[in-house]
Amino acid sequence: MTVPQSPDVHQSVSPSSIPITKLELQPGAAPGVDNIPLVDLDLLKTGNPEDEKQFYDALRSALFDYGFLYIKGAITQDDIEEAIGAAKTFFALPLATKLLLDARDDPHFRGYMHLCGEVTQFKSNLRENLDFGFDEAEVTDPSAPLWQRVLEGPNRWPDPALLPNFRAPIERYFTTCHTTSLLLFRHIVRILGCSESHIQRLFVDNPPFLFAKLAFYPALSEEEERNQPEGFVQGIGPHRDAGSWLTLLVQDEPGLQVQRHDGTWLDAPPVPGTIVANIGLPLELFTHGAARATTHRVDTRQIRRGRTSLPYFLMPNFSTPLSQLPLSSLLAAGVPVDKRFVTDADSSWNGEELRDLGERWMLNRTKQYPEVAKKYWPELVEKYGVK
Ligand SMILES: O=C(O)CCC(=O)C(=O)O
Ligand SMILES: [Fe+2]
Repeated sequence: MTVPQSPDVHQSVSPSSIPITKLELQPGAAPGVDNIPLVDLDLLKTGNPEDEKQFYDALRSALFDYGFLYIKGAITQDDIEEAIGAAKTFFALPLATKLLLDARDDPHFRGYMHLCGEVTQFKSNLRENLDFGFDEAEVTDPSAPLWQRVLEGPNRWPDPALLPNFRAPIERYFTTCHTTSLLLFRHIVRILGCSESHIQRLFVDNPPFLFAKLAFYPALSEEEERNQPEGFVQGIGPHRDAGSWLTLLVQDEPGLQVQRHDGTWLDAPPVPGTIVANIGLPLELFTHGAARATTHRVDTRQIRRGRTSLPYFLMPNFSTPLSQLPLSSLLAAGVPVDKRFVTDADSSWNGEELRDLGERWMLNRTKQYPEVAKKYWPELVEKYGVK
């Protein structure tokens, strides 16, 4: 475990004077699972100031204490099941059919990544992925920013003759996530005491960068389970989301775990009719460490039948110039900017990264899909020293 270097606001405080914060339910926060706050969008529709207060208390606690939340009022359980059901039909296809969309044949890190083809913290993840961005033309102009040439491109959709009820529900789900994440961000900006123009600049003036995926985590066989009676089996290893400001997902089985700030792990199982959301590193940096990019992982030992999750990552356009919010305005808004915590994820960000998030995302993708990077972007593999 390591205590990450925190942004410059912490430098005047000696590490020993900073307590490790425990996850505890804050007064006023609505109870979610095991105290992870539940943020209920319907509370904003009643016109009752008490309800509005409850909404903002829960969101504050989610931002500053947990880095995780459940969102209610954004999607129905029927729509969750429809999207997860569609994803399951893809993962149930024969391997040879899935490999028609092989991400290893796609220079832009899109398409199907086979089981264990993705790496987190130098170890393979026991999951399969189908990765998407906005459907875009490939950028071949050598004068375009490298991130654009590396990351933009067309999506890879399964043949509609094979899966006629796939693309529509998946696109509908991603649209719900996009709308919900922007809505949530609007409320976060209010809590941070900064103006609505931030939303405009971050997510409207330039089209946001989209990253989304369908993920499938197989269960262990009985024999594998006998060999792994305890410990952690890496569905996805401990990490903090590197590119996204907010990550939203729905899931159909337990397995997701959230690292408490004392280093222990808390389960974040599915709750019907809710989306799970978490804060990513750019938002943490943007807020001088106040909003927490909490470490999380998936433990395959909790999975019984095969777990599907549909993560959606909200990112601003990488050409938007960014810097941290003024510390004075955060302090004036009562934002707590003086915390440290324990993480099993490797993270050595210091705030400078906000200036070039495209670079960070290329680094992340190179580490996650080394097979793709080695084939198409050897210069990145060399630059980042990826094995
Ligand atoms: O599948 C999950 O629940 C977690 C996925 C995740 O953390 C990620 O893809 O960044
Ligand atoms: Fe994640």
